[in-house]
Amino acid sequence: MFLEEAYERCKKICAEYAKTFYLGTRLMTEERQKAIWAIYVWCRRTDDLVDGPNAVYLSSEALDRWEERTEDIFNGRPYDMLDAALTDTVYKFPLDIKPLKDMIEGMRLDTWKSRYANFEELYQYCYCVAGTVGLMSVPVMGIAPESHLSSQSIYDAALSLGIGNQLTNILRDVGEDAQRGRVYLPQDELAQFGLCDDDIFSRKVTDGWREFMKKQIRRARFYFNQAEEGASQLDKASRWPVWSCLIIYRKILDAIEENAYDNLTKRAYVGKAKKLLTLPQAYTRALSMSNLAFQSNLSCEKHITGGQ
Ligand SMILES: CC(C)=CCC/C(C)=C/CC/C(C)=C/CC/C(C)=C/[C@@H]1[C@@H](COP(=O)(O)OP(=O)(O)O)[C@]1(C)CC/C=C(\C)CC/C=C(\C)CCC=C(C)C
Ligand SMILES: [Mn+2]
Repeated sequence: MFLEEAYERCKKICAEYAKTFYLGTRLMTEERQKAIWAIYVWCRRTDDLVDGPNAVYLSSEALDRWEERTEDIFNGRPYDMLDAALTDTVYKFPLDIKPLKDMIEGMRLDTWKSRYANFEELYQYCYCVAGTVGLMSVPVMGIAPESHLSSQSIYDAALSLGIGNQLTNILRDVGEDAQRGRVYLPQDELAQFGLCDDDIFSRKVTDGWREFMKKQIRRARFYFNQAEEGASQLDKASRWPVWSCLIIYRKILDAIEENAYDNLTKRAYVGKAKKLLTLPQAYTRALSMSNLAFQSNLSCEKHITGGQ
């Protein structure tokens, strides 16, 4: 009863704060969706420590305490009801604590770092706050028994989806982040296009900015492409939400292009109708591995029978 109530609360939080993710989880088995809600809630609370309404009071001790609490969750000693849901999830699924600790490290980074010298530094940040979400999700979502890829390459694909998502968030939010004095863009690449922080603060969309943005969008798309094959190797029931997530995030990049690369004064937006339209598209993609497996069985049979 207690656990049911705990998961119910996680469900409500996920449904309220992340409608698209929530919708996606509804397609999974009951055990899996509960686990993803518990992970979502832990991620949301971690991010809220540095981004939420009380973030101004955040001390480094508070993050240390959160890390200890996370260790306690993994040691079967939850602190509150929401933690208890994650303790149960950790008991049921082979979740590793490393990505959770790395996410906390990313939040620590965010408390003092507001500039990124190059893409290597930015990648590290994206890994911590978003790549880790991919790594946490795979043990719950499961790998299809008929998958022909190594589990390493599926984890790599999950990591890529997280990186692509975060790069996209960053490109969508450049204007908002600048208002908070933050520039999550590689400084060396800005300079290559003759740009600097002041060009962002002055919010002028110049040809240089547009060219710079084309490069950044190309890179985010590269990570989405990397994620594709792995997404189709997940357990059948988990593929649909992952494909929806991939397609919707890609559409945010399309929306930035449609805004003529003005992400300084406009927020790229994917409307409800467009999001709903992705569902059948994602469903078709989610079926694709079965087709591939079917095709490879056919070609295998052809080989055996000499194509007769
Ligand atoms: C093989 C393969 C492709 C597997 C799929 C693996 C998978 C499910 C990957 C999903 C990756 C994903 C959803 C990443 C989320 C990235 C994200 C939104 C990170 C946000 C970080 C901080 O950014 P910022 O502060 O700039 O953003 P806000 O303005 O505050 O929004 C985060 C906020 C970190 C915290 C992350 C979350 C709260 C989201 C966690 C989501 C899940 C656990 C659900 C994943 C499930 C589905 C169905 C995709
Ligand atoms: Mn945040």
